[in-house]
Amino acid sequence: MADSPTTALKRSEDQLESSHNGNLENGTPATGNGLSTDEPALKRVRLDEPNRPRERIKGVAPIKEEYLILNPGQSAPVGEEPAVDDDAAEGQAYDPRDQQQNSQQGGKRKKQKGQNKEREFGTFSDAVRLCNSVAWTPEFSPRPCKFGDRCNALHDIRKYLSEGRRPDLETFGGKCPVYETHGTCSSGWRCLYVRSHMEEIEREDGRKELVLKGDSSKTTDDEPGEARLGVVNVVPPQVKIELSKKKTVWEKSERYLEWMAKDTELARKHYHKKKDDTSEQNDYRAQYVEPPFKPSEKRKVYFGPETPVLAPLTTQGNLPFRRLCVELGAQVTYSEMALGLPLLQGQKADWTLMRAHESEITPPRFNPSGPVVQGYDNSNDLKFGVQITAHAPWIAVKATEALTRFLPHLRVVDLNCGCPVDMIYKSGAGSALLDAPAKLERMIRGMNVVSGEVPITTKIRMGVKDDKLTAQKLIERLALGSADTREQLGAPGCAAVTLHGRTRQQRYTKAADYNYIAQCAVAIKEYNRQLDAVADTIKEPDESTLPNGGKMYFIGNGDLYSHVDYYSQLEKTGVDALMLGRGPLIKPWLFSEIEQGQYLDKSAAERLTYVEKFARYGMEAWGSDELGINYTRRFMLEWLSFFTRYIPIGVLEHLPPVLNDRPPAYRARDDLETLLTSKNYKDWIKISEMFLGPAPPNFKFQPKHKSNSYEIEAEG
Ligand SMILES: Cc1cc2nc3c(=O)[nH]c(=O)nc-3n(C[C@H](O)[C@H](O)[C@H](O)COP(=O)(O)O)c2cc1C
Repeated sequence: MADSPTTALKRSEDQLESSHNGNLENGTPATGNGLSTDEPALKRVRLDEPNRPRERIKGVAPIKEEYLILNPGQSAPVGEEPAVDDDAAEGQAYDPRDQQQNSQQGGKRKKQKGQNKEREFGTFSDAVRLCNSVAWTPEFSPRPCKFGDRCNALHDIRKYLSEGRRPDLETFGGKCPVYETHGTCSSGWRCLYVRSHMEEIEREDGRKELVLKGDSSKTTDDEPGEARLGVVNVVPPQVKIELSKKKTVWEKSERYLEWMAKDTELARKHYHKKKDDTSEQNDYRAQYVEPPFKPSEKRKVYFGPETPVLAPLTTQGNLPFRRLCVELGAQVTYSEMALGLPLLQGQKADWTLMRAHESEITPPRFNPSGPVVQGYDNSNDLKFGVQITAHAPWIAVKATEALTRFLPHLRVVDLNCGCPVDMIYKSGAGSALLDAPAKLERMIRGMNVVSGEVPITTKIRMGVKDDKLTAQKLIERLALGSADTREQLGAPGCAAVTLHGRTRQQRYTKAADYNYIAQCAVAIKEYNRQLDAVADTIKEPDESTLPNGGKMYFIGNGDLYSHVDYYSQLEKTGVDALMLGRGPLIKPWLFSEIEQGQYLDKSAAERLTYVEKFARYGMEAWGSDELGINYTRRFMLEWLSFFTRYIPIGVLEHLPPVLNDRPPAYRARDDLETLLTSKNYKDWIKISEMFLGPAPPNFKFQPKHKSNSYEIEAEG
């Protein structure tokens, strides 16, 4: 069993103490390095050698001696960082985008239930609101204002620029990063770099008109502020309005759900029938009715050693971060988890989570070393999938129909069966599905029926409780279906399963269990063999229930933090591919290390270029106006809470680095690197200001990790 960091540290202190005691027993005083000065000179020299590695202590990052900060009289490093609480980070955040929308809509919208109301981020908007009718137009050609005389927003662009907002920012040399890249800026007059893409033109009548530079044909007229360049899966407002008014027609779901309710009842009766009751009345097979329609044939997917997968990461796995990871080598990406119900209610924030960057809809790397499922077409494949969770089959099924109907670019729809967060678990969704295999099977079957050509996948944990590991049994069910109904219904149609090697109970306290993952990989090979046999022997193999022609892919997940971890776990476990979560959050170039098969000792300056990219990508995705820039800042700070956990490999005495190790107090190789190790959120704000300019006075930030919040006052 792995020690908790606190135990490990305690143990390391005990060890050091006993070495002191040893010295004292010999009647010799301890020196700063814990060695006796009375040792023979030769031995002392050898032990004093700067490069002589000290023993590695579990849970403690092995910082080279020259970087350790020792207090006067202190002979050994002491762990200073509190253990990080990754659990807190995994919870669904209270999304400030909602908060912003609420405040912009005069607080009319009700707050979503279950939001974490403890974290607040302040509201960030211009001092005076500019009316949408003039926000993207030349000064003399406004569009008609819907509100006419009743409109209380500003229509005077000059006044807005001088009094309605902060002056232009000076970062990026005062040049709008969005305009510089795309030749147009979708934030229009509200852009905080607008002076770099506006001009004053003298008209024939001598009047001077302010106009925006750029190719306005690249932004749409309907929703110029919504359309972002390079962003796909943007759902038109009309779709969300119809969903919210319950006007959407569920072409497939309703017919299927009706059938499913009857079939479930039938299967239930059959399950509860008396052992010796063989009457036809209670025989599932005799009474079975075919579903109204079968799933369409699915696009084949592929997962391999050359396709490292970026995990779905609530709050952290936003579009700018995923874009950065794709640039650095991630081959498969997932949206943040969305709840099924808000999607069905047309909630804007949840549909926004489904957007992807155009780099995510390019094919993943494909360099297979073994046989590949027949019909896989890499040129037709893409990197981006979405993840949802739901507590009832009807929600999962309808949400899948909605997603696959309204989003043109989806690799898969993944069902989250691992989310440990109380609110989700208690509702019967997330990891609660691990203990509800029959419900889970119904969900997967239904999702598969309505998803068109988009394959369905799942992500699970080893079980809910430590003493009851259920994943292997569940995987059998996902591959083959319940033994009772398998013959009639065929396989549920799950194209891939990802297993995070921990239970819900464990959360992040223990190391991921790769032995268990390996055990499941062996079992999956057997299930795949059985599926193959089904495909071979059945009169007409039913392609629609056998995604990938009968192969269910298996992806392992947990604690991977270097190419060494990656390749050794691939080999040890026999999984098809591996997924990485916190590793890329701490060092996004982990994907490059995997690709190149070597450690990359990134300098602080290089690391800062990734933060700069995040700033650029954030502005492109969310806008370069006050709102967009401060969304970007908020999500940058969330990311910095992980990014600053990185311990440069150059200061480590032993490799590979271990994700869960925490360092004793140390100073990094230069001031910038030391700043990038700060756990103080005020330093993170300073880092954000290097790219996003000064944070507005009412900007607040509260990290999700309690351990990272020292020095935090109640509200920013
Ligand atoms: C901040 C954070 C957010 C997460 N959000 C999700 C999520 O939305 N969906 C999901 O299936 N898992 C989520 N997870 C779990 C990860 O996908 C992954 O399974 C877990 O972190 C273990 O992998 P790792 O050790 O590489 O981090 C989250 C984890 C973290 C740390």
